[in-house]
This record gives sequence, C-alpha cells and structure tokens, in this order.
Amino acid sequence: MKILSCTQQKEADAYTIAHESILSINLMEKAAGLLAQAISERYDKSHRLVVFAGPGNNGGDALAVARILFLKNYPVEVYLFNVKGTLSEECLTNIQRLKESGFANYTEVSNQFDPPHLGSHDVVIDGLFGSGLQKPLSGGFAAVVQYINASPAQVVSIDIPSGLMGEDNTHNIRQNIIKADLTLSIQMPKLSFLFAENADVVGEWQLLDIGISREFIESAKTNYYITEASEMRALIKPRKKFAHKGMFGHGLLIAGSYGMGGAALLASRACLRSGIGLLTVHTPVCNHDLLQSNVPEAMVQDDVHDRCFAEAADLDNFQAVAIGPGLGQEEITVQALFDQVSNCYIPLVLDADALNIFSSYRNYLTRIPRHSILTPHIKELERIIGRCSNSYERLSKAKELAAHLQCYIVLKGAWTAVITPDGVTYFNPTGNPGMATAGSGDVLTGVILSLLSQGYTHEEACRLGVYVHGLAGDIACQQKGVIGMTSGDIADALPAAWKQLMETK
Ligand SMILES: NC(=O)C1=CN([C@@H]2O[C@H](COP(=O)(O)OP(=O)(O)OC[C@H]3O[C@@H](n4cnc5c(N)ncnc54)[C@H](O)[C@@H]3O)[C@@H](O)[C@H]2O)[C@@H](O)CC1
Ligand SMILES: Nc1ncnc2c1ncn2[C@@H]1O[C@H](COP(=O)(O)OP(=O)(O)O)[C@@H](O)[C@H]1O
Ligand SMILES: [K+]
Repeated sequence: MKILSCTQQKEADAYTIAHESILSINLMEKAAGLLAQAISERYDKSHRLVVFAGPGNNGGDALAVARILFLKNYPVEVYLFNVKGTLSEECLTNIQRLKESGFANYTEVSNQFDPPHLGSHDVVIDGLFGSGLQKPLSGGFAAVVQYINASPAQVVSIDIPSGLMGEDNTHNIRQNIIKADLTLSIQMPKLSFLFAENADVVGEWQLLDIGISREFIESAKTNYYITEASEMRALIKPRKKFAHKGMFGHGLLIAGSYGMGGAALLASRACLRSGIGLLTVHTPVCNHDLLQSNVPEAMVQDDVHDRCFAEAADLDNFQAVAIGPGLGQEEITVQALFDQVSNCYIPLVLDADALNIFSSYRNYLTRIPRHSILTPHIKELERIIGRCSNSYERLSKAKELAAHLQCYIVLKGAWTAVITPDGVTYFNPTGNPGMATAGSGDVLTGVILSLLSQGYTHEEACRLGVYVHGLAGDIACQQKGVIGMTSGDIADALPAAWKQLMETK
C-alpha cells in the first residue's frame, strides 16, 4: 500500500473529482457516510457528540457527519470556527444542509469562544484541520485543542488529528495537536501515523476507502509503502517435486561468544525453520556442545578461539553469511570482523555487535560491501548516525546512510522500516510489543540469512523476512500472550507463520 503525502492526497481528491465524474460535495458526502458509520459502530446514542469543525473541507466532513448522525437521533452539538470569515465551498454547503435538516444546536465562533463542558461520556468529533494544515496551530485554535485535550471526553479525529502534519513534525508544537483516541483516516494512512512519538495523538487508526481514483494512486510517485500480505505471499518460491537440499542454499552464521551462545542458537533455529538447505554456525569453541546438542540440524565450525570470534571464516561454498548475534566486541573480534567484511563476496547480513563495532570505527563503514543488509534497532542505528530528535529525522538519516553505503537498512521496531539503497522505505505491518524481548532480533537475522541463502534478492529477503518474523511474533503472542512470550517462542512459531502466509489468498 502506498503512503502519499498530504499534498498528494489533496491532488488525489482533485483528480478523482475531475476524472471520475463525482462532484467534490458528493465525494465529501461519501466520506461522511463512512465516517458516521465508523463512529456509530463504536459509540451508541447514549453518547453526546460534540463536533468541532474548521473552515476547510475537514470541517465540511465534520458538518456532514453531524447531520447524518443527528438524523439518526444522536445527541449532537456543533461548533464551527469561522475566524477569518472564509469558509470552503463544501463547508458552506454543509452548514446549509445541516440547518435544512432541522438541526439547531449550532454555534458559529468568530472570535470569543465559550467552550462547552466536556464529560467523560462525551465524544468529540475533531474536524478542525485535515490535510490542508500549513503550519503548527497557534492562538485560538491552539487554545481549543488544549481545552479538548484537557477534557476527559473521547476524541475521534477526522482524517488526521488536527494540528498533526502528515509527514514531518520536527517543528510542530506538540501541545497544540489533538490527542485522538481514534483517527479515521481517509483512503490512505499518513506517514506520521507510523512514528512512535505520535502514537499518543493518533490513537488507534482505521482507514476508510472513499473510492479515490485507483489510476491516480497507481501512478503517484512515492518512496513510502506499507507491505501487504498478498505481495509477500507472491514472493515465496514454490518447491518442486524433485527438490533437494542443495537447491536451498548453504548459509554461514557467525555468532555467539562466551556467555552469549544463546544468540547463535536462536538465530540458527530461526534460520533452519525458514527453509534453508544447510546451515553452518561458526562460533567459538565454548559454544560447540551447546549448538551440537540443541540444533543438531546445523553444522558447527569452531573458531580458533575458545571464547570469541577471532578469525575470519572461509566463505567458499556458502551462498550468504550473517554476522553479529552475541558476537561480543573483543579487540580480536574487531579485527576478525573487519577481515571478514572487507573480503566478503557473498550476500552479507550485519546485526547486533557487528553493527556496534562499526559504530566505534565509523571510518570502516565504507568497507561494508555494497548491498549488504544492516539490521539495527534504534539504539544501534543511532550509535552510527548520532542521536535523532524524532522518528522522521531518524528515518531521513537512515536513508542517507543506506544511500551512502549503498546498503539495505532494516530499522527494527514497531513498523520496522526496510530501507533500500535507492531510498524506498517499506514499513512492516506485522508484529507486536511482545516481541520487545531478548533475542527477537537474533531470530530475525536467522530468517534473513535463510532467505538470502535460498537465492531471494536482498530486498525480498529483508521484506519477506521481516514480515514473516512479525507474523511468527503474532502467532507466539496468541499462544503465549504479550508478557510471557519469548524470542524462542517466535522461532518456534515460524513454521506456522510460513504455513499461514502460504495459505494467504
Ligand atoms: N471533496 C474533497 O475535497 C474531500 C476532502 N476531504 C477532507 O478535506 C480535508 C482537506 O481539506 P482542505 O484542503 O480544505 O484543508 P483543511 O480542512 O485541513 O484546512 C484548510 C483550511 O485551513 C487553513 N489553515 C491551514 N493551516 C492553518 C493553521 N495552522 N492555522 C489556521 N488555519 C489554517 C487554510 O488556510 C484553509 O482555510 C481532508 O483532510 C479531508 O478531511 C474528504 O472529505 C474527502 C473529499
Ligand atoms: N512493539 C513492537 N512491535 C512490533 N515489533 C517489535 C516491537 N518491539 C520489538 N519488535 C521486533 O522485535 C525485534 C527486536 O529486535 P532487537 O531489538 O534486535 O532484539 P534483540 O537485540 O534482543 O535480539 C525486531 O525485529 C523488532 O521489529
Ligand atoms: K482533523
């Protein structure tokens, strides 16, 4: 699914109106019908609806919603903010229609605003501003927002919480943004919905398909996508009747150090549960028995060192290599890592301590072969690129790093972002907060290594790996619950995740 900018969303409305023989006011009526339906599904008529409408088409939506729900016998109260004396045409039409419906509980605010009391059973419908917001809210609008936010009422925002920008909120004023419990987003999600720091203003969000032109959406240029199950299903390579293990690659996992053998174990299990033909784990001697007894499917190659990775492995005969889970950062490991990476000629995944080592030796970053996959969580990324003040800035800098190194970056978290060297970002919809547990990332490294070894492209391995890893997390969460689930449960749920994905239509 594409994520378009607010400017493009407005262009999409205009294109639909021009090319699909629908009048702007009728498109708004369609949106309002869906908005009213979604609101009535959540809130029954015992709730008073207090509608705050702004001067543009977001306000127009809100007024139409007010009329529809008033006619369904909801108790409704409307405040229209007409501060400058300029209202959009559709806003004006909907004021008229509201009045014609016999609605009387209408207040037009032009300067002084005497706010209504808002109780905990009231529902505020926020239609102050939508995709037309040009700058942070200030003055009277900021005061209204702060009043609503301070009240105990439930808040439903139309399209986007008023005051929130669709993309970059670096220079926004946070206290002047509506805090919604529910955001009913028209047609497409906004990029800013996917950023952690906006979760408390966006609340839960739901998309409403108002029938914006497919043609426009398909031809619109964007660098942001949300991955869909059907796309991932289509990537999975079918297995032929006469398939043999030599066709599914041989991967090398370089992982584990003294006290962190578990990371190697988790990554190995996940790798084997994702379809690889053969797996060899290169690990210090201290982890030899642990791996042999717990993942008998894997071959173990002992490092020269007892306790840490100390000597680069020979890469002949492997299709892909992953380095990092539980690696440690011993001086001897640093040298071995640089040797390994500098001479790497097969697809490479760098995770965890491998990334931490590079963050201490940033000059060496350019030794990472083009197209390698880096899988940092936020902290690991910021150790490399420096601290960021918000998610938009972090994403922008991650894109710069991906372009500079010509690498893929898998920025992990909720909505994990797969960033390609040419700056396209795919956000992953699967996964849950139960995955915020030790070793989840090691499991992901194993899955990606498995896919690369099987001949999936770098981009496919990242996107499919992240998707199925999140799906396994969701299955583990269903079985064990968000608190009790462990990363071992995620690895164990991988077979069910693969099966479920393959059965997706
Ligand atoms: N037919 C249509 O065009 C449709 C429009 N839709 C709705 O229309 C919305 C977009 O409508 P608009 O483009 O009219 O934009 P908005 O309703 O978001 O706001 C535009 C108005 O706000 C003013 N404004 C912008 N920033 C401000 C600020 N910081 N302080 C004070 N005033 C400010 C602008 O000067 C303009 O008058 C969408 O979010 C969606 O809710 C939907 O109903 C779909 C159909
Ligand atoms: N709230 C969340 N929602 C979805 N996925 C999450 C969430 N928290 C963590 N994850 C996923 O869990 C994994 C955690 O990886 P990482 O932080 O590297 O863990 P570790 O270092 O313990 O192995 C990532 O794939 C991340 O996307
Ligand atoms: K709004």
